[in-house]
Amino acid sequence: ELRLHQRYGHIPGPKGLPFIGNVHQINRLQPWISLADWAKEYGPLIKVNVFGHVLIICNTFESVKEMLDTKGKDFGGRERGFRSTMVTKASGFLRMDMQDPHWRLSRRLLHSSIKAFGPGLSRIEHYAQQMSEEFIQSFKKCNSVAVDPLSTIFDTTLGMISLMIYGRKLDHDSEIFQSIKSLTNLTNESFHVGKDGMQLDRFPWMRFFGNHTYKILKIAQMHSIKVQKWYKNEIAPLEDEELDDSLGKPFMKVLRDYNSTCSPEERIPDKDVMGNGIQVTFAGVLSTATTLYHLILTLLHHPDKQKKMVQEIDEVIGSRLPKLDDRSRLPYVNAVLHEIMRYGSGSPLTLTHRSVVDTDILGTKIPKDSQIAANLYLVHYDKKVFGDPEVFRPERYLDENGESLQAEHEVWKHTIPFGMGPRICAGMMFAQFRLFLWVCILYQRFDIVADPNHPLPPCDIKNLDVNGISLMSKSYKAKFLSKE
Ligand code: HEM
Repeated sequence: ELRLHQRYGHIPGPKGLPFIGNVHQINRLQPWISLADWAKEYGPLIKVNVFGHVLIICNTFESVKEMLDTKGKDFGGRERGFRSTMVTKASGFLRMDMQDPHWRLSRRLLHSSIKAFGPGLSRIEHYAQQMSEEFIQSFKKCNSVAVDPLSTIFDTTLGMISLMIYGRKLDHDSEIFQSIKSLTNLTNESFHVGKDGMQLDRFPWMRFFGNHTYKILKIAQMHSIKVQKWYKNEIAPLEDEELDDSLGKPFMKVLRDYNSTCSPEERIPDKDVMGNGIQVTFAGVLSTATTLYHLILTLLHHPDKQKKMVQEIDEVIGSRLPKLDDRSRLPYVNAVLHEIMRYGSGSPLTLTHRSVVDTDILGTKIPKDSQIAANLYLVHYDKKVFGDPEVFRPERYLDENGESLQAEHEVWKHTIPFGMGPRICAGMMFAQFRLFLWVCILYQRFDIVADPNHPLPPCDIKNLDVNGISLMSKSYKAKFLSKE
């Protein structure tokens, strides 16, 4: 307690109880709401104590920018709690400090893997075609019956990521696909704020006393070993021409090719190669799938916005497949995509960073080795910038002629769903490509309508649930009526 007081006594925050700190005061179903209330009371920088672990949170654009961007290097470390160590042995670049040379290298190799499918027009069309086929097949089957689209969205998103990482199109019923899926879901669940995972990070010995998260992590670990074995025995030995390169060169292949040409001291250790694959799957599936799921629900609540978006898609694209360079001709679709990421703020907090030196934010001292995160939700809900942040209004990104506002406009600057600075989301470009193509194809092919027999849950952020590291809307059903 004395040590914590010496390090963090000068940072404001709610007063907690001995031993557990503020745990009992955090709304476990909507932790970002408790944080917002405390931000109102204590200001731009607050501290929260979770079982003796202090987490500092930046609540305003200025403090977030300083933490993530201007002083991004000072805050470029990551925490390594028991949970993250258990599944991937803390390897992989999501968990590495920025100062680790393999962090920059792994990010660069991921980008070169993603870029391989970026500029090639034929690849993109192929990619769009594959996506649309999966959706069309799945939704056409239940034409006039209302369905919950979550599993189709999740499986398609996971299938695409697996293809991009491993170079294999996996049958959704196959054992390995199910293992990758369980590994992703269970790892996510272990980070649920409402469950007992936080205690495990602080007191790893709790695993001997029936800790539920530990049980989940044991199963996740089993799936992780299965995936690693599958990769080692069935994928790694394959020649280039035996891999599916329809999404460009698979990330794992890019990593291995690098290793086979560099000097031994520059090699990325095998555990990090595998950790990178598993972590990018995890990071790439959940946020994208939950964003798409929330977008469909939100548009069902706003049929006028849906109609406007569909009209633009029909006018500009018609019935051909969408291409990435259509984006500049579809300002309304772009505005809808940015607005859903602001309005839903699927990742309300960034991942936790660690200060690697003694530093400060807006003049407040932050000691070396502090845990710190940025509250993106509060940036997205700043009334001074957005006026009516609780309203879903894509028009806020458009001028009076319906064209996109200039890039320097305040609303763009304050829309940061992927974070900012050196540790900005490594898959941002991939996520944006995918969301754009997917939305165009889906609304081009289907009339998505509500069913009076299945009332929709609300879509505002106060009614979203925590789903591990991201937010997700409650389940709903809708009709996907084929236009063909
Ligand atoms: C709507 C979709 C997505 C959203 C909203 C999102 C958001 C974020 C956020 C907020 C962070 C944390 C940044 C920080 O800690 O400061 C992050 C990190 C990351 N994301 Fe994403 N993400 C999305 C999709 C993806 C996809 C598709 C991939 C992979 C292809 C991906 C890979 C990563 C990785 C690897 C990191 C860790 C980067 C690092 O530690 O250096 N994300 N993402």
